[in-house]
Amino acid sequence: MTEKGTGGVSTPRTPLKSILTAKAKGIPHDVDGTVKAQTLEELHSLQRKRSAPNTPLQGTPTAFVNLSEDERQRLQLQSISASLASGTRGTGPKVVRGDPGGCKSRAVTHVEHHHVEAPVISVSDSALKFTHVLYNLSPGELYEQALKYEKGSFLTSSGAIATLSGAKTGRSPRDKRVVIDDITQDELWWGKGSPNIEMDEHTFMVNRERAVDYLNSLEKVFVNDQFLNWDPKNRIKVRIVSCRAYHSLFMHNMCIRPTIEELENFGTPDFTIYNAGQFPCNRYTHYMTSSTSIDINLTRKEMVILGTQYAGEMKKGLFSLMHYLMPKRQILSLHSGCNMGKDGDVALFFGLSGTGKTTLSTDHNRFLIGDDEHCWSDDGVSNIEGGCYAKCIDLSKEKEPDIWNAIKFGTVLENVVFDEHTREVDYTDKSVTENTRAAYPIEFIPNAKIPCVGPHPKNVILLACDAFGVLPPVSKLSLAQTMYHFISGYTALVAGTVDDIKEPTATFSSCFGAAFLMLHPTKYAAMLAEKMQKHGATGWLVNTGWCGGSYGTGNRIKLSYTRKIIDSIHSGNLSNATYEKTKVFGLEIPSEIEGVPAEILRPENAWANKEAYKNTLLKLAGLFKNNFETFMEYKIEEGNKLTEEIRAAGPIF
Ligand SMILES: Nc1ncnc2c1ncn2[C@@H]1O[C@H](COP(=O)(O)OP(=O)(O)OP(=O)(O)O)[C@@H](O)[C@H]1O
Ligand SMILES: O=C([O-])CC(=O)C(=O)O
Ligand SMILES: [Ca+2]
Ligand SMILES: [Mn+2]
Repeated sequence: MTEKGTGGVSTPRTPLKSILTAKAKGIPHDVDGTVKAQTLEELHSLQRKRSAPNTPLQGTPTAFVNLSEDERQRLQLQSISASLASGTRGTGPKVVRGDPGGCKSRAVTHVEHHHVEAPVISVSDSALKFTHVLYNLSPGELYEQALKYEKGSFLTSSGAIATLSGAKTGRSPRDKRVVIDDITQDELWWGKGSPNIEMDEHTFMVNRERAVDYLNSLEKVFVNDQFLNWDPKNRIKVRIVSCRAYHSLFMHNMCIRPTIEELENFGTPDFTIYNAGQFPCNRYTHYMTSSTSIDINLTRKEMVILGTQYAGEMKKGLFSLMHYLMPKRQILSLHSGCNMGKDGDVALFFGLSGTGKTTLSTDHNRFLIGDDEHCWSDDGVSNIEGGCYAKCIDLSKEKEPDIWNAIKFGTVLENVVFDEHTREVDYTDKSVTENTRAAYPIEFIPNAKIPCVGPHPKNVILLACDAFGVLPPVSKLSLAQTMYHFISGYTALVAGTVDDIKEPTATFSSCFGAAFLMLHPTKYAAMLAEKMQKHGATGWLVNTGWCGGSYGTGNRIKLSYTRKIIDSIHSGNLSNATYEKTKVFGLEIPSEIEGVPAEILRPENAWANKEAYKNTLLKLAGLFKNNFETFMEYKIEEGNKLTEEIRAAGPIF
């Protein structure tokens, strides 16, 4: 008998011989060098080494040392069952570890949760089944789950896994609801301009029950226990319960990954997400205006997702949570990228979606602290996340080499198109969406700064992608101007990230992230002003959008020019340049920057039609003015001096 060897050459079949050296550890051999396994099944079981225990504890960390592995498993399952407890029945499902279709599950345990003494009226079928829990799986295990069970999951040529997020390929801010109760009523920002659309506690529970029942009806759910915030003093423990390996891997990459020891001592999470995104909300439910609902309950410390599988909802839901928790501790939460030079100079990059936070903070010559969400405390800056979420549309190896190289085994590629045979991704293809994305752990960027913390920022760079093409590529800001532009949060919304937006249009979003704010924007602005003043940070406005004309006529500023501009900010050269003040916006423009054509620095020089330039400039100034009206009645600080200065720092015409 023969079998096919490589290259199609038939080779004689030989007995299963060990090719391992005697030094190979942990694999049992017998004396003559063949593996000990008696059956192929046993051999395959040897292939996978049993991992060190990784079970979270409910109780005190001191107790676990004396626990047996079985006891740990029991406590872990109890904690997960409690998370999944139904609100009406008061009990959690029967949970068991492992894949129902995979290897034999260990320790079949029936766990009941006893915190509510609800009378058992009847037993439904769901009470008779087990829910299998896939707990903190590794990327390899999650790949297998996705490839085996999730339609639309494929290996690409770089090793990244491609997946589809379903009908939604961006966030759905209109479907976000926040529970209003005695506490949040007074604390949060509600009403005009606020992203927080209210929902009552009862309706939240209706949606929570819908999500929990859906999750419990499944054969298996994924549970991730992870952290937010690299500042050890202000670390938040989060649990994410989801139904797709895609969601579990996405959060594995995006949140901070616990070590085995940290996981053993995890205890009770500070916040839990129930992601039942495959299942719609019930439109007969009060407050529902579509089949999608993203509900945050700060008092219960829970978030429910129904009717959208876009993973960014989880990331940004947690960011909203941090925008609530951190300011309570006098820590400023920021929608910004952050990096650090070799001399320890830190820069923040604020900007709305698509303005360049990820692209510009990922800089081969600097240490990456994070690309999207940070905290600024009295100790300095810290990244909230453990990963990056880069836009992939038109990604090129030459222009963004570090992001390109981060797209490898472990990375989740959302909604990209690839060649069905070669599995090469075509980053120019927008067939599924413009908002194609890659989610990867921050260590995939070679010069990431781990732990992701740094000293107080030296430069605060406000990014705007100006579709009108009238803002200068760079200008130096006074503190009042920085605050004015921070509160305004101007950009041209780039297609795709938020549903239904197809072309760039001017938009204002305070603090460059109004969609994620929990408190009034002036609260964050006041903290930023105080911190910038205290630590002597300089503000800059960088237009990463159009020049030489508006969208349609002009062109987007070359990324290589923007990088030169940013380099000159970091090096300190730009602080020493000579400046000229522009009309209307009163922005200080440098006369020259090494490597950047001088004519693009002054927008009016770059426009062929001067009349059109002037009209467009006034039009944009008018939009700024209108937008700022809303903030006129708010004070930024006690005494009001800065408030007055900020008002005066806007366009004058
Ligand atoms: N001059 C430029 N400066 C910065 N980015 C540019 C420029 N020209 C083109 N781009 C492109 O614009 C996009 C900027 O997206 P990026 O991922 O950095 O946005 P972001 O601010 O991180 O948004 P989000 O908060 O949604 O993650 C990238 O696709 C980048 O290639
Ligand atoms: O949330 C998303 O989908 C992407 C993102 O970072 C943002 O919009 O700021
Ligand atoms: Ca980003
Ligand atoms: Mn973002």
